[in-house]
Amino acid sequence: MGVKKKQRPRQNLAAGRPPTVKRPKSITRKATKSLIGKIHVLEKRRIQAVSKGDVAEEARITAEIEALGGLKKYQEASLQGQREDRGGDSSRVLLDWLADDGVCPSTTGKDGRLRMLEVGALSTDNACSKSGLFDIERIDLNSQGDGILQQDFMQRPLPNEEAEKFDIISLSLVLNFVPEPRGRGEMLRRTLEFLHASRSYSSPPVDSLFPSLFLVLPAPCVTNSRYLDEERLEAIMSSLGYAKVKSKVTQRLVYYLWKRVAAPPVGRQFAKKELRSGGSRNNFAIVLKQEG
Ligand SMILES: C[S@@+](CC[C@H](N)C(=O)[O-])C[C@H]1O[C@@H](n2cnc3c(N)ncnc32)[C@H](O)[C@@H]1O
Repeated sequence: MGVKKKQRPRQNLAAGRPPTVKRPKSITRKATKSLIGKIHVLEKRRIQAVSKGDVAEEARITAEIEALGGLKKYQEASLQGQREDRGGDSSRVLLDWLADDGVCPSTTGKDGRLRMLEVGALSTDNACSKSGLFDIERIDLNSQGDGILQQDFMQRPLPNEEAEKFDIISLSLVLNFVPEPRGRGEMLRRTLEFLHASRSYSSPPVDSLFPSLFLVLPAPCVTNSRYLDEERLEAIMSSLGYAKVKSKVTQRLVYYLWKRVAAPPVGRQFAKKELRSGGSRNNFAIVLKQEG
């Protein structure tokens, strides 16, 4: 009769790691979402306090935001969201669209690299940065390092000449950061100041997609808002002279590529108007007022 070996209790792999090897600190998906949500709500209340001239309330809310870690913590949470296991970097969707239509570094030919303005840039090594298709200027309210200029898009000096304009602007998860509906409309309108109006490109696939705006929003901003749906967003964009050339909806995000096609007709306005009712809907809205 063989001698039975005494079975050791099973241990998981982590238990076998040397004690000095620590997993990198990571915020859970739930905590990330909750932190981003809390900061959005507080930012909105802060802007309301500013518009009412309520200095004490503004200071109280600013302190509350700071206690949560402020913009820096918000950006860390957003970077976590860009991890492969959390849905990945949104600019990969843009690159997939371009590849599908035959736009790659070898096809841009005489047009050379396309100029991109990335607003709300958290890193210099996202898919767009590595693609070889773009010369990128990156800006953010709070720069995370070299290669990202600390600048508010709404205060960015206007281009003096055509050469300073861009072929594409990326607004990925930035518009939803703007706390007020009117501010969002102003941000969309302002993109026109920085994009080429009517550049023609030698490569047909490039010509059919550029100049353009890459816009990414949390899906519920469009799929479950009381004040915004796909049709309304298209109407707003079309009033600015944009046509939808690509779109994709996932459970988490909506992605769009809007090509600049025409000079905007003058004077179209979009107020905050209820389009869908229901207690479970959110209040995301975009308001477009007359210029000036
Ligand atoms: C949720 S992060 C998105 C980052 C990244 N684009 C992405 O898709 O994951 C939003 C970023 O937009 C920046 N941002 C918001 N409004 C801005 C503005 N007016 N000008 C420049 N950056 C802005 C914020 O500072 C923040 O870093």
